[in-house]
Amino acid sequence: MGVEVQVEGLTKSFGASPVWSDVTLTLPAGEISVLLGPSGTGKSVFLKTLVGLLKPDRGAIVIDGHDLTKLRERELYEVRKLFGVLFQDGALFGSMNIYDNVAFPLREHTRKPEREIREIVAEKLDMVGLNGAETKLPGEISGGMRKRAGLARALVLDPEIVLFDEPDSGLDPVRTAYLNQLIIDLNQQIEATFLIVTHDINTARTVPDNIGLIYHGHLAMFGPREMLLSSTEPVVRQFLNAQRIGPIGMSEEKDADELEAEAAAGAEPPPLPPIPLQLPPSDGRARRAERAPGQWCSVHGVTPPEGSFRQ
Ligand SMILES: Nc1ncnc2c1ncn2[C@@H]1O[C@H](COP(=O)(O)OP(=O)(O)OP(=O)(O)O)[C@@H](O)[C@H]1O
Repeated sequence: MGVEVQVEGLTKSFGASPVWSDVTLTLPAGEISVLLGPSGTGKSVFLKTLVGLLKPDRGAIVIDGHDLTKLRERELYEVRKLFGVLFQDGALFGSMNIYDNVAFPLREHTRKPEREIREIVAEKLDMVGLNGAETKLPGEISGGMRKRAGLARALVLDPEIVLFDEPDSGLDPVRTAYLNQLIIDLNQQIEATFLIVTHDINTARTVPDNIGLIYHGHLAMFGPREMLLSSTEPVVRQFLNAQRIGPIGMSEEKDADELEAEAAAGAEPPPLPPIPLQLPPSDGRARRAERAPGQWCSVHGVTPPEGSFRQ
């Protein structure tokens, strides 16, 4: 069914270098959420903290009433099985063929006989459209196929939560479109809670139910897709519309002088673009968490940009 993940006041630093602090958000059960943020703001660190690979300084990660940050290593080992993770490069073992890569978590974490493992691996490879690639080595298939293989491996333990670290990195726009459709169809099929870290604005605008933005060491905003896509909050607006005008600079936050110069030059951010429709599942059914287009805006008295929610 997917589980709700409640993150409360989560704070992480490496030595004296803070990454982010006081991150509070709830990933709704079974929904797709996207996490955005400039490079180096700690999105990967956030995913690793969620699965318990990194320990936060403070805060809680609550799933089914259990705070993951308080668990001992043994208990954490069990809880990790709730998660499937698609790492940035697929994180496949280069010397193992695709079949053995996908079977790996089953052999590590379960005592299932090979016959059953074979069935599960075949089912997951089928789900990601990789039937027939079992005997290939990761180096012999394309980047898109490696991502799919990584995804099949993330799914073999039937996770309740699937984390995707930049699934679209290194993929061309067509492969990205296919992968986005696959993510939506899988969410429909396995009903897990999905969190996707991405830099792809088109993905962020059309795939998720919720969007979050990490900026300058904190969570700038997290909420329903329409809330962020209609937001005029400068950082959110700048990032979600991929603009130069706004508080985010080339390598870090712009300083007061730069912002003043921008204002003096009369640099106004362009109007918000129309909010697109969400990408539908390919089986023609409504998305599980589907709300009528424009519902959030109308409930909250927000006028969406002209031309929003058209095909
Ligand atoms: N194990 C670690 N030890 C020390 N510092 C680390 C460690 N892992 C990450 N960092 C630092 O934490 C910061 C955030 O890194 P992270 O990879 O999470 O950023 P990101 O938002 O995912 O970036 P990108 O969008 O470029 O992938 C960086 O400054 C990085 O150098």
